[in-house]
Amino acid sequence: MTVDFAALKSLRSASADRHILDLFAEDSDRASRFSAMADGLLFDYSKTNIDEATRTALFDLLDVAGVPEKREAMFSGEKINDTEGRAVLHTALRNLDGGPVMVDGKDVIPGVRHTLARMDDFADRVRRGTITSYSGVPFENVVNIGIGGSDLGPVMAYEALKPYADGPHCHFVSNVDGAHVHDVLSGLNPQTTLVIVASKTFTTIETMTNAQTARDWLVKAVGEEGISKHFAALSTAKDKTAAFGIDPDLVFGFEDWVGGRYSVWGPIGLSLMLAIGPQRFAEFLRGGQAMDTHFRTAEWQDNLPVLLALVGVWHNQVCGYATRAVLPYEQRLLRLPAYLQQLEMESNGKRVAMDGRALPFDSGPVVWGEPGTNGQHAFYQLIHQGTRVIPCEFMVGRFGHEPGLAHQHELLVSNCLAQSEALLRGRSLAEATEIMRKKGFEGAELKRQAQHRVFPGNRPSTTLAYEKLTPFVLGQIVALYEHRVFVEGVILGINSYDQWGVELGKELALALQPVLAGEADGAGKDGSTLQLVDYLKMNG
Ligand SMILES: O=P(O)(O)OC[C@H]1O[C@](O)(CO)[C@@H](O)[C@@H]1O
Repeated sequence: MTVDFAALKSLRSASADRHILDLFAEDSDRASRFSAMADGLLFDYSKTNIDEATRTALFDLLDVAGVPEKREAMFSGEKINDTEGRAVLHTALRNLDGGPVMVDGKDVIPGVRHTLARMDDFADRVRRGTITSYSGVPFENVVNIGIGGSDLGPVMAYEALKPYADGPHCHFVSNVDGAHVHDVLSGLNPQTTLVIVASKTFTTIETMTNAQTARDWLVKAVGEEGISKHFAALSTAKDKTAAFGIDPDLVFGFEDWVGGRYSVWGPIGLSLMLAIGPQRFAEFLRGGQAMDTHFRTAEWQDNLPVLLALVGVWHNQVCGYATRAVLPYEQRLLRLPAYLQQLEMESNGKRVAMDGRALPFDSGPVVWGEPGTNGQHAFYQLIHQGTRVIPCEFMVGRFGHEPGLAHQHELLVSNCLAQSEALLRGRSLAEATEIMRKKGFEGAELKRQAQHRVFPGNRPSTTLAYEKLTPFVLGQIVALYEHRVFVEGVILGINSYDQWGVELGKELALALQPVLAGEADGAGKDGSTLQLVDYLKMNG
């Protein structure tokens, strides 16, 4: 059933002028009543303008949209991706000790565990040096070639878990820009490099082009006969990996019920597993699995994915804030915003509902961000004093991994907390005037200078706090966001699991390549595209 935001919009209008600080003044227990905890992860959404009545109205959406039924439909393998006729079962990849999950009458779990065991064995042997390069030496470097979900998940997680990485060094090539593959390969010794071609479909032009470049690079060093030792593939398309010449023993397959942006939990996570080892990779899976259990069993008011989703819907569809910033105060989460951009925007950037009718409200928000404190010295100016409201999602850990630098960690945490406090509290004109008066300003110049130093405040933010960024905690965070996307998608009534919006550009690029090469004319192209072709073509 289509949800209706009318009740929420009236609540919004009635409270539009209210300051979030008033909510704290009215309720001394607000912080804990508007927070929830899941296996050590604390989500605090008290610094938003959501009150009891709003929260109740938001909870009502869940039943109207059928979240409980659809959640069970997803976990039990129903084909909820109905524009592609597929189940959505990334949760099966981290189902380490649950029961069977049936797709088309077949339990998929034995296959998942078999592939995981093969990955474990392969990673273990590469790490111990018993699987070697063609010349018989251990692999020191791994290059993952993939794009989108076949890149962002592993690279994000590899960066996040660097303190746990004691295996070969991992490198990631994604862009079809030759600069990327060139710059990565030119720093490496082909004799000790394992190349992983990560592509669900094994047809993505960027990945296949980069894979061919890497192949040529390896052939020069190890010869055609050495190639099979230096390549592995992660894909659903075994016929295509075979056609590329990859040894079937080094192909790790998965099924079409794992979407690209949800695939880091399985074979696509192989580079991460090689880096941190199978045991820590299992901890990552356990974190995801713990979040699955929490999502399926926790009451709405305690349910982190549900709460994140409802805060998101409140800010985006009800308040009309078009973007949200993800601001991890954790340098190693530097790729998390990019990862979440794909996860959230490819999933919920849809213009029509399941039934094909135009959405009567906005689709998912624009997601962006950077780690703190770097962002503070770049775009936070706009967040604090710009005319648009940007809900901020802070993330911060209690401990870093550098015990000798605890003082730096304290500074990091205080910056994170200071930012959400500043957004909430702001600085009034009276306070700004007083500050400037003390600096010696007076009269009209005092007024003018003070205005520039006003912070409106009353700007919403949430904070996700965790003990330490371990593999388990990263698993929890990633699964938390996956389920948040699911709940938002169900409320909006869209299919979060297809991505037709990326197709048109791909088709046009294929058609433009011969035009750029001078092998086809640009009949039917618009004037701007033709002018740019004319300027950019290399052979003319
Ligand atoms: O793993 P593949 O099949 O190469 O696809 C890569 C990416 O391309 C997309 O299909 C979008 O173009 C993503 O959904 C996916 O993660």
